[in-house]
Amino acid sequence: MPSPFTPRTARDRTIVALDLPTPRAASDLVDRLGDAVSFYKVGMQLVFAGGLPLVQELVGRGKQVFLDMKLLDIDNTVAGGVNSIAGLGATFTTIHAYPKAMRAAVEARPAGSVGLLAVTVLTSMSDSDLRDVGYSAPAAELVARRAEDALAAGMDGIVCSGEEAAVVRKIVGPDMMIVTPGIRPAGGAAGDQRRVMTPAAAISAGADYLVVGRPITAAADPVAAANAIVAEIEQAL
Ligand SMILES: O=c1ccn([C@@H]2O[C@H](COP(=O)(O)O)[C@@H](O)[C@H]2O)c(=O)[nH]1
Repeated sequence: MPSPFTPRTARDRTIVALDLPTPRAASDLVDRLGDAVSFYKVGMQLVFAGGLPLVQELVGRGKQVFLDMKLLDIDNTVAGGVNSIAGLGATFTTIHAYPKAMRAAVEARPAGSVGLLAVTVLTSMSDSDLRDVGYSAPAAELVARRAEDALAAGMDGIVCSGEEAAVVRKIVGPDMMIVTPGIRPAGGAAGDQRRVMTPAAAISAGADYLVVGRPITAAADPVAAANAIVAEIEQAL
């Protein structure tokens, strides 16, 4: 069955990460972006600064919200977290791709509520960063294994870099969503990201959604930056 989370337009595929210090700063940026963007990611910086009510506010304004909580805990706690998140109206939330945590999340999630995405390997991690924390496999191999686990657990989608999107697509088939951070327009500064791709390349590799933070939020003209990314996605489709 096709996923209820399938995006309809290039604009719907662009998720702007609201990694900003205050709810007011986030709200101002949403106002400024207007109809250029319809999907926002709210993560730890904003939530810990009192931004959780913004989730329902944005949903009330007709926006979609990805509440990026990257849950990982004992099964009972993950289940409780997912149950609480389910009432907020977000389209997606994230669970680290550990089989027990993912199974607990899938079991706890009320039918028809929030979509569950598996965070495979953070896009800020290189192969050498992984070796530092005891993994000898390259990132691509670990992402593939975790994508298989996410499929088996019944998750709705995978968070991975553009570099792994094509392989992940082969593993999970057409109906699981692939959500790709580490997006940088050609020539853009990678910053702390290690596995990066341009919007066009990530879409061509099979990503359904692109998560874009600083290339839009730190741009001199965020509306122009967002429009350029949406246009690049449109061309790649
Ligand atoms: O593997 C991951 C998972 C999540 N993220 C999040 O995406 C944005 C990216 O922001 P940029 O400013 O475009 O780098 C950010 O909120 C991360 O928490 C990720 O980058 N990688």
